[in-house]
Amino acid sequence: MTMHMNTDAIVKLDGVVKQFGTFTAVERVDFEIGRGEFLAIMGSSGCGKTTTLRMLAGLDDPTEGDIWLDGERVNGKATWDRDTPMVWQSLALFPFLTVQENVEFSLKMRGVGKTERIARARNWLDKMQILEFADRNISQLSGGQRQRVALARALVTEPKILLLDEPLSALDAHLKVRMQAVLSSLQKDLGITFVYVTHSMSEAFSMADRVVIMSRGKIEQIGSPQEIYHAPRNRFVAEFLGSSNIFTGRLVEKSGDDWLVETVHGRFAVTASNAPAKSLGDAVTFTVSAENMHISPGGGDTPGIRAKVVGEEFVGATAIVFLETETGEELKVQKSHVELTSVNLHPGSTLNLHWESHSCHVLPGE
Ligand SMILES: Nc1ncnc2c1ncn2[C@@H]1O[C@H](COP(=O)(O)OP(=O)(O)OP(=O)(O)O)[C@@H](O)[C@H]1O
Repeated sequence: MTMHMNTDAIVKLDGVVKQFGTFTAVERVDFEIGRGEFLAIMGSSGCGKTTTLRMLAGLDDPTEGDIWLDGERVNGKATWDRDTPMVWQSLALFPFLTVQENVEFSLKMRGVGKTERIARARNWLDKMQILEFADRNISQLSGGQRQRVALARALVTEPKILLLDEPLSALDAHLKVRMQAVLSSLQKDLGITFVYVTHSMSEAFSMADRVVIMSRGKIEQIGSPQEIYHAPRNRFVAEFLGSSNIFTGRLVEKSGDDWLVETVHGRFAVTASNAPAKSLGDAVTFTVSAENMHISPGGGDTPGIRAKVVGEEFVGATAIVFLETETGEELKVQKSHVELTSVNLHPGSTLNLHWESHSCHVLPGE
């Protein structure tokens, strides 16, 4: 695990474990979140994202380990005594209160007087551009407007940390992108630390300063979106991102960073920059991203791996072509439509795939 030490951490999880009965939902997690950082937590379903967030919110208590918020150990501290409001996918707005009353609610609970409450609530409704709906009932709002009310309600107490659990997943695609922009600029303008759980890679990678990838209660990798995208640590992360081809083999020749790796598909040159130390005979797993694969029509003596086209998926200006090798592995190639029309591409046709040795990334955690 890459441990990012932040001198100005606002959140620190130190050996945090969460068990439900005999089931371990979170296994000894250690990480820090910097003040003002936007941290996204991603991972497969059931990997412990929400549990981690709930422990930060004080809705669940860790079985082991310590949670520190702004220099204070908060284990056992009730959720209402913490400065960590949470925004949910379901929003949990009060349907019987108006927009303004919803936003005023947490101030009222904290004993803030009426005049100040109204002023602060209206200020946040204005910031979220929903002041005109202040007197409406929640049921009279659109999904995006409700989302803004939920944000205003969470932010009105001016917390240092905002916890968000899939806040945009109920919105349609168009609104999602708009709300992403709202959240991003809000977070940067206010300098509030965001901890954001999501299933969506595009949300995490477009908004977060750093992303945590979890699987089965463990952290697989923490890093900036660029680091994770370009240098996944292990097979889990590479597969989770889904944009690379993964090859395994043995190191058969080595001269500095220039490695030769023997796989079932043949021997490949791998430029192993930033790779861990390996000796001849060691197992090596490397990735080549789908967009760095080159294709040429199959047949003849063209170098590379021969594979058969099994499917194609349009992704905007590009397409991902799925292929199967003679040994049954699935490979993928992402190319512009123009490039794809230059080869004879149809289901069942055979292509040759090759790549540059410097396009290879050796997975250090394998
Ligand atoms: N109160 C509970 N009692 C027992 N098991 C629980 C409880 N809460 C969560 N779990 C289990 O802990 C694991 C982690 O759950 P969690 O909600 O944190 O996952 P998640 O990563 O947020 O998943 P999803 O993406 O599906 O929301 C799951 O296997 C879940 O079934």
